[in-house]
Amino acid sequence: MDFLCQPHPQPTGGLLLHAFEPRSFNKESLTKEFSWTDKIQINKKQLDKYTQHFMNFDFKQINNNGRKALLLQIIELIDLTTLSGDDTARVVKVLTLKAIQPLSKWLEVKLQSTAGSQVKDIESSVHTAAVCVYPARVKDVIEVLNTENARDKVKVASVAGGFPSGQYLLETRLHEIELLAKQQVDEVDIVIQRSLVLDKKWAELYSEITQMREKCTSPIVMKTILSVGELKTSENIYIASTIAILAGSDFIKTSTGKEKVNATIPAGIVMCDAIRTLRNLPSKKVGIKPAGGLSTFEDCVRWMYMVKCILGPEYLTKDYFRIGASGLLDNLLRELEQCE
Ligand SMILES: O=C[C@H](O)COP(=O)(O)O
Repeated sequence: MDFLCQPHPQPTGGLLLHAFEPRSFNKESLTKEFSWTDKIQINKKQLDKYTQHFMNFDFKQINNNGRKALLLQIIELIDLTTLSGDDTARVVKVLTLKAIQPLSKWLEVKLQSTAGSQVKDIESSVHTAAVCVYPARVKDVIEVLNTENARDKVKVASVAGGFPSGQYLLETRLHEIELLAKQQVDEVDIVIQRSLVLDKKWAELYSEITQMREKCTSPIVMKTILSVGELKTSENIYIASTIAILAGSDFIKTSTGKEKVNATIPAGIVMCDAIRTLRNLPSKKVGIKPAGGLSTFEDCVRWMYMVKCILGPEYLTKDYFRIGASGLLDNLLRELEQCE
C-alpha cells in the first residue's frame, strides 16, 4: 500500500493570483528583464488551506510494516550533516561511517527476522544519500569513503558561497566554490545573498547564482539555499525559487539550518509550486531539499506527502528530494528499533 496516497486537493495552478503570461514564458524573456516579478502574488487563502492539509496528514493509516519501509526510505534520502565550528576529523569520521552503514548489526538482524517483504530487500544496503560538511572537512569525508570502499555509494556535499550568511564579497564567494570544486566534491550547497531578495535586485541575484553555477563545474550537483526564514514574504520565496531554477540550480534548498525559521511547510509548498510551474523550462528536472530543524519521522513524512502531491511520486527519489539534517538519523534509528 502506498501510505503517502491519501486523497488530497490538487495544488495545481491555484497558488499564484496572476499566471505567467504565456508569451513571455520562456527562459530568455524571464531572464532578460525581471518585470514579471512585480506580478507575482501568492493566494494566501489557498496557501493556508494546503498548509493545513499537509500538516494534518493522517499518520494512523501507516501500519507497522509501512512505518519501517518509510523509515528506511527516509534514511536513504538524508544528507547527513555536521556544520559546527568544533567539527574535527574524528567527528566527521564517525558521521561518515554512520552514513555508509547506519543500521547496527543487531538492528539488521531484528529487521530481517520481523520484516515484511517491503523491508526485506533493502535493509542490508541502506545508507544515507550524502554527507554534508564545511569545506575544511571535505578531505576527512573522502578519506573515510575511500578507506571503506564507499566513494560511489555516499555522495560528498559541502556548503559554500559564504555559508551561512552569504555576506561576503562575490569574488570571495566564487573563489570558495572554485576551491571546493577542486576538492572532488559531488555536491555544493551554495547560499544566496538575502539582501538581493529583500532589496528586489532580481537581475543581480540571477547573475550571482549563474556565476556560482559556472564555478560548480559538471558533474557537480548545485543546491541553492534560499534561507526562506529570512526572505520575509511568500512572494519573495517564489521569485527567489524561480530565479534559482532559471540560473541552473539542480536543487533548491530551504535553509542553512542556522536561521531562526527553517524548513516550514508553507515555504515548501511555494518552492514546489515554483518547480512545478517551471518544470518544462530548464532542460533538467529540479529537486527540493528541506533542511534545518527536521528531526522526526512525522516532519519528514509531511514533506514527502507534500512533494508527492504537488510534484508527483517520481520526485521522491534521492535525485530530486533530499533531507538535510544533523539530528534526524538517530531519531529514525531509535524508531526503527522500537518497531515490532
Ligand atoms: O543543511 C542542513 C542543515 O544545516 C541541518 O540543520 P539541522 O542541524 O537543524 O538538522
